Amino acid sequence: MKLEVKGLSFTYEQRPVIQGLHFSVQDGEFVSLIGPSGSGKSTLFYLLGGLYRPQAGEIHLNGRLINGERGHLAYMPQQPSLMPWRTIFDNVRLAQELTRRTDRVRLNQLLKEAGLAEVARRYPHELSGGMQQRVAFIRALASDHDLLCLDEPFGALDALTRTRMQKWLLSLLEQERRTILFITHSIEEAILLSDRILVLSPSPMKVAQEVAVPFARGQERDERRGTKEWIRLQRELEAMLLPT
Ligand SMILES: Nc1ncnc2c1ncn2[C@@H]1O[C@H](COP(=O)(O)OP(=O)(O)OP(=O)(O)O)[C@@H](O)[C@H]1O
Repeated sequence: MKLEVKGLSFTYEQRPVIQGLHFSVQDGEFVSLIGPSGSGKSTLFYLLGGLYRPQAGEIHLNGRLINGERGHLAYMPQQPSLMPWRTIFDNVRLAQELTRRTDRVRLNQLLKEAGLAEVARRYPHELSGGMQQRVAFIRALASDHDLLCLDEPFGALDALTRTRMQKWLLSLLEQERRTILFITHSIEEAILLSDRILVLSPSPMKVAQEVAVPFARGQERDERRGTKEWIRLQRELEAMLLPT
């Protein structure tokens, strides 16, 4: 599933938020987006998901122009956006409902691995914010789309749960091929998970720098944390994010 964004621009009522944005994501690649708060990352996901139409530029998925079209990718918004009248299981099932019969075995397995098996029959308001976020994450994973756009999926989690979810995501990606575009405010998380990191400029947003992560992908990458190479990369990325 190859994504190509060419010369994308978007303006909210006179205010340019994205201007001439250019990047691509290869099939099976994990690309993280880091950038200042309010630079336009979530807006980019609205554009990719077809919720908004860009004023200029093109979004191609496997060579096909998809500007303003919905239904081509799985999207996890920053806010969990669960349906309050559906149980946790039925919320997670949503992703599969549109395309095929529900694969109950897989959904139950995902819920179990995310530590949510016990709350599968509960309703969203009965869960903590972090649990709701994990439900939204699983809902995106459960979809049949190859391309997942995840907007700070682990942002509301406590440190321990966050580490557990990162490891789980890495192990999951060893078993199944997915193409991932991932927004995070954590440089450490971006290094741990990504093949490539795109550093974005403040609004109007464009790609300011692009960094390939020089460590082998997988769970072993965690062991590189704290090495000279890791710290050097972390500092480089921090410097790139400093206002000029
Ligand atoms: N519906 C809207 N109308 C007008 N301006 C908007 C609208 N939605 C967002 N904005 C503005 O556009 C800019 C980009 O917002 P966006 O949420 O895309 O940024 P972000 O990079 O995802 O931020 P964060 O990292 O804080 O989540 C912000 O300045 C925001 O105030």
